Amino acid sequence: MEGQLDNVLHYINGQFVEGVAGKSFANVNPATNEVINKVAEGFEEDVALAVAAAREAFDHGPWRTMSVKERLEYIVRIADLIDENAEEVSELESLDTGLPISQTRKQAARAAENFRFYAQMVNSRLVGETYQVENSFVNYTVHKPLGVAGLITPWNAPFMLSTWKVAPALATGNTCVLKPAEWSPLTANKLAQIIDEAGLPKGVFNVVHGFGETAGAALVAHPGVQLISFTGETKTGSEIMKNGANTLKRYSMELGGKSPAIIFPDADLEKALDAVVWGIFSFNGERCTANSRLFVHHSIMDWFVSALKERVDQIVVGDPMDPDTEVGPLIHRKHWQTVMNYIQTAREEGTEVVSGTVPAEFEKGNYIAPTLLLNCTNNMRVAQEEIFGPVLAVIPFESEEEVIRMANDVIYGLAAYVWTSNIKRAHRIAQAIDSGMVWINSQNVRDLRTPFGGSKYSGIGREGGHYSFEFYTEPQVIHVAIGDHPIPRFGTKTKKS
Ligand SMILES: NC(=O)c1ccc[n+]([C@@H]2O[C@H](COP(=O)([O-])OP(=O)(O)OC[C@H]3O[C@@H](n4cnc5c(N)ncnc54)[C@H](O)[C@@H]3O)[C@@H](O)[C@H]2O)c1
Ligand SMILES: O=C/C=C/C=C(\O)C(=O)O
Repeated sequence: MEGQLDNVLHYINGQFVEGVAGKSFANVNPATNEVINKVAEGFEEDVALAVAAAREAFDHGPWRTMSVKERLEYIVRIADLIDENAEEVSELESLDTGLPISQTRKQAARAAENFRFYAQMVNSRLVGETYQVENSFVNYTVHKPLGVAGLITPWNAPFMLSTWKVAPALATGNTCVLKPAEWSPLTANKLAQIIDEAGLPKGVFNVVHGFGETAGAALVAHPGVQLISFTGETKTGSEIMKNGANTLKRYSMELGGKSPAIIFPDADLEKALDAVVWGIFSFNGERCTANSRLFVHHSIMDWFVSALKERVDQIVVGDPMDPDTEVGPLIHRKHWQTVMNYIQTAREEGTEVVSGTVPAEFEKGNYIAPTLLLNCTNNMRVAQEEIFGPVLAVIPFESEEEVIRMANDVIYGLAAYVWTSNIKRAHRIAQAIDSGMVWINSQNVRDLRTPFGGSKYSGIGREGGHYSFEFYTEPQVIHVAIGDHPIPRFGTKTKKS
């Protein structure tokens, strides 16, 4: 990580630069709450410079006009460089976010794959349509990049999630300005270094660090930005849509979740247990698609709860840099406090709180032991609101009808997980649940060709596969007259006097 812990600068027009105001903010290690380094703090002026650079690169640079082959070679070079730097990326991510290194290693590999995937997709799937209209016309469509993409990303899996946006935005010929989350700037800085090394034309990719209310809001309000791809909290998404209304932006919104896992007695219970434990406690519980509500059929509740208690007790909580660690510290003291408050709320709401342990040596960090909230009801706050920590609300159910009703009785609709060996029931329930994604007899396993995203308050639009192309490109239809079609003749009549 040599050199990576120097102060972090913006990356604008191919240069690493201080902010115009010369201000910076402290970046803190969640495992110790010690300062790692300082980060340039961006404001409207910095965003204006980054957007101007991206605009110039889009309007006059070679990015849009070079051959697709050449552009995609740059994209693949980024993927190769991520792979070459994968260990450093993972270490930076774990240091910055508290995510266990065994998990950030997988995310770094996925990030490289995202660039490769979109390079392939542009070649094979960014296709137009052609319509023959009688013998008079051929109509065809082309997909053009929109211009400057504003990309605003969260801290919970920052590197991988930012590449879900950067890769398709660039591969389709847009230029972009990335505003990473203020609590996790290190890997966005590393991505800028990688893209710099890949030799992309200056201004094609820019990063402005800073806070949401200032740097993020300036990007949203900027008239030179055509689209905002946002991943983060639902209330931030709504604020962004309000603030961007005057400059009529296109939005992709990947927002919060409170996803149910539903376990029937006929399921492979050992597998379901593995999936549920992983689904809530991986990423330290800070996963948008976490199964944070667990619905267990009453007939297997005793077995399931005692198995969960055993697991929670054995989960290895510790140093994110240790490959054996399964749960690390939460991102920030403020977020730690929010999650702690929810655990207190759970007690006040009458649930039984059962927690694992955090070794005493880690008390300076933002650690929270894996926690079960037993005997919840679906109407409790802890079952309705996104906690975004290692906290699982366990709710009993009696019938299929009841569990579908409860699963849907929430503002979110991101993911759901159904566990049963009854194939008809599995599909029936999957289709009855209002969510963007459902997994049957599986944890969250992704294939990038499929649409990722949520319904209800979990989002608008989808990322992944050709869905990303629909967002990052503008279809243009070109009507070509090929025959001798009639044209109405105006102005050829004799006027009545
Ligand atoms: N659906 C998904 O794909 C998905 C994926 C990951 C995370 N999430 C959600 O993200 C949340 C956690 O991330 P977070 O706490 O970083 O979210 P957040 O909404 O606090 O911040 C996300 C980003 O938005 C910026 N921001 C904040 N206010 C802004 C404003 N007014 N204008 C412009 N930008 C602004 C922040 O600086 C940050 O870069 C959770 O709710 C989680 O469910 C969703
Ligand atoms: O927090 C959001 C993370 C979304 C992605 C996944 O859960 C995944 O694809 O593994």
